[in-house]
Amino acid sequence: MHIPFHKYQGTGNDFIMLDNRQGNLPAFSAQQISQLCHRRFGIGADGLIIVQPKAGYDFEMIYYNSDGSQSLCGNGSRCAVRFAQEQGYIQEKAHFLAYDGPHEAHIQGEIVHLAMADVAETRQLEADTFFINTGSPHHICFVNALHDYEVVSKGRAIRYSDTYKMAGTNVNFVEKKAPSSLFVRTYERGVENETLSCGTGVTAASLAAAIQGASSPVVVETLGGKLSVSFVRQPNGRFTDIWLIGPAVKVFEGIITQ
Ligand SMILES: N[C@H](CCC[C@H](N)C(=O)O)C(=O)O
Repeated sequence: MHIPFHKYQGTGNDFIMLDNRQGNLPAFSAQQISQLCHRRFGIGADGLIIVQPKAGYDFEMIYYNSDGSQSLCGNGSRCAVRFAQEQGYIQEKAHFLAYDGPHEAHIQGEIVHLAMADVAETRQLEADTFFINTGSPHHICFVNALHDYEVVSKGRAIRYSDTYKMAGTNVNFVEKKAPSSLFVRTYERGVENETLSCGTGVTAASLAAAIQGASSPVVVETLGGKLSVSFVRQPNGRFTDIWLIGPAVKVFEGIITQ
């Protein structure tokens, strides 16, 4: 095997990027994806992304979590837009297809603005607990003292609870720093660990904060860096014009040889 790859990170959520313009990439098994994403025996990443041509779009991105499962990845989408620009698929604007459908995006330097799909349904499970799907499913808990919180053990317990164990969910723990400023840590389905940031999770947390009174844009601190989420909350409660905004950076290039 001799496959060129690029490594990108978006606020510390990191991805192996492959360009399938020639249509000659092999179909990777879950085991191969897991191996490539392994932090010791592989390249090391939270996920793997294939960018390829798609009629009617600038490109299509196929996202795999490190366990080989698929979903929408907000940070991965932002990185795919930067990668597509570098590969010559786009200039500053993108119209691409992802797991949950079409997305628009535009690039300003290292910052990528990603349009997320509207969110029509939000579920408040308890006073400080929500479930919101922003292209991938998110359970959101508002907590205090998040820096010392047992994110992995508590996140794993929720993700494998009877409520979610079939399809799974991502679990976001959120601390309010100010009315429209959050600190978010995320246990990610499909990585089955805490990641340094989760784009769809940060988006879901910001919408949950909006239900509790936050206004757009919400600034979100993650362990891997800062993101912001802007949105319009319609009178009927639907969230539209949702944008996930933050850096996406190439870290290195390499060749997969096994
Ligand atoms: N683990 C998520 C997909 C990646 C989400 C995250 N990396 C993001 O930036 O949105 C899931 O299986 O639903």
